Amino acid sequence: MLRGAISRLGARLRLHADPSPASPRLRVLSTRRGKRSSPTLSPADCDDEGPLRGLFVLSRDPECPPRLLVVQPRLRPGSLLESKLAEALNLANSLEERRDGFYHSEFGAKGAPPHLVVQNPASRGRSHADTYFGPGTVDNVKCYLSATESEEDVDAVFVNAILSGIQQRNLESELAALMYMKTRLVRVRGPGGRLTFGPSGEAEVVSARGRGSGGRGFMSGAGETELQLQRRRIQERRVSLLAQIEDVRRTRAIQRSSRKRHGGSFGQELVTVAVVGYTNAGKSTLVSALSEADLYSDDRLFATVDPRLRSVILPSGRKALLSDTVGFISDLPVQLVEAFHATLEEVVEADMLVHVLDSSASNLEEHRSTVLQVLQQIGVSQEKINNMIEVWNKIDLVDENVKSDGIDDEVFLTEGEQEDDIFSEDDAPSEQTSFDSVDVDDGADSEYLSEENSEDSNELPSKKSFAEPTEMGAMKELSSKECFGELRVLDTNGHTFPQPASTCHVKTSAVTGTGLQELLALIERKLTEQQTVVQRSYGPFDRKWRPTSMDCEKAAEP
Ligand SMILES: Nc1nc2c(ncn2[C@@H]2O[C@H](COP(=O)(O)OP(=O)(O)OP(=O)(O)O)[C@@H](O)[C@H]2O)c(=O)[nH]1
Ligand SMILES: [Mg+2]
Repeated sequence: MLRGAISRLGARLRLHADPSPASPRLRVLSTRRGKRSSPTLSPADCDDEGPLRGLFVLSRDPECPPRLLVVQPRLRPGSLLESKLAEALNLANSLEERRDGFYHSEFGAKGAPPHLVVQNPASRGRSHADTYFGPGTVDNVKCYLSATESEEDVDAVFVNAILSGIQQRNLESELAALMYMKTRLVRVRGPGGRLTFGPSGEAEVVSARGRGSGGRGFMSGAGETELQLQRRRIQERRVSLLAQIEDVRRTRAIQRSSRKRHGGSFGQELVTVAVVGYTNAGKSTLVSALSEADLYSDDRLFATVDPRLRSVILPSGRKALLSDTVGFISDLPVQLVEAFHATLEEVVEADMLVHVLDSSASNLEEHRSTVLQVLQQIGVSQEKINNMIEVWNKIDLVDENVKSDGIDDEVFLTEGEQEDDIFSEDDAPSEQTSFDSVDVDDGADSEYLSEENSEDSNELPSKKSFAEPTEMGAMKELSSKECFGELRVLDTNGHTFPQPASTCHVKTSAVTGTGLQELLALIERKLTEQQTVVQRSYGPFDRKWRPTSMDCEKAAEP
């Protein structure tokens, strides 16, 4: 399910090649922005034997992970371009099926996938209604794809921008035409009316596999148009995935109710704290460090695909459950929210949320907004969001000199936003640059919190021995206004909502152990506060009356 998410995030363009040389197949698939129907599912995910599970981009070589060509529109400043490109490359590299809890290849050993940095038409409000990019850029991508050295490698094209359905469709056609010509995949009606593969004749694209291409209970292919075939496969895949989601939902509901039976929300023994955040922020590493568990963590995006619960001992000795969740990512298509619901019900049901941010990320503020937006989308109450603890993790990576100046006014250019001085000419040729050659803006990108210690830092007893927290790990409460100014988050329906009015911050390093005690103490304090509020809200008649010690003394008086 999540692989599907990955394969379409930002990328709205995918080419599928049949691994079987005997029946070469090339597919161009599209998704539509903002529709809640089924296009998350791809017909190419189905096979004669039934739908393939999980892997949405098929590799030409079934033994190897699929290879993507990343097309990254240029962004300003350079640091933003760098982080967006790094995210896209990481995402492309992360497309690999996890087997037996492990990935097939070492992530660190993988080289960067092929990529092109191209001009950004949106930056000047000149994105082309038909193909998003201008003709020069499309030609460049075509050139790259038809180059001999890239021919064998690329299974799909990943455009790291939001394309409309029409733009995607047109781009697909352009690139697909090229690939069809290269591999002669188009099935054509020859002079005798016979269907055959070939470069000449009256072209009629029919089932890529032809007769017997995997229908349930009937033969399909000839006679079934490409569109019908795609629709049927999408429908089959959708039904299968929805069944899987329902299974996950049922299992989690049973687990939750069993947890509640053994001690549940507020005031009882076991509370659940969901750890949420942008992908790769360090959630799993942090949960592992806090609970002394060994959760899978990796530099790849979406290392965690299933929420995991780990128990942790709070400073008072009280036990709580930490739920490590799937990471969020920007430009999450609306239709994926449905898929996220099952895995993120844990978040909606949790007693409290901890939001982990990668403090070394240059676009920290964008990550923050994305997470808040997704939380809203999956139905987390505003009250819970307001009460969320914000953790700035990876503090060990932060160069303080760079970060101390406050948040940069850099702008993340999305579709519709423009920055006039970015490009000189639209679609100048030869836009390919290497990732290494991208300018890195080392300027201050994010505001940093003051290092002042709070009164309750460092002194709380803990059952674990973490590395001594430094002053960097000090806890401080700041209003979001102080930290970020008046910010509002825009959801996909165009509604805005305010950022939490007051957010508590703690800086941590899950690797060195900095700030972990403070975080545990803060979790406990927040839980106690919440519990008090809940108890108060019962009112005088909801609580059992118990005699106070004064009452007892009075009663004992003769
Ligand atoms: N230097 C440093 N690296 C960290 C820290 N926390 C996590 N990392 C590294 O960041 C990478 C991502 O960590 P994960 O714990 O997998 O991140 P995640 O948020 O769970 O990611 P997803 O499951 O993909 O959403 C790993 O390589 C970690 O070793 C930290 O405090 N400091
Ligand atoms: Mg994780």
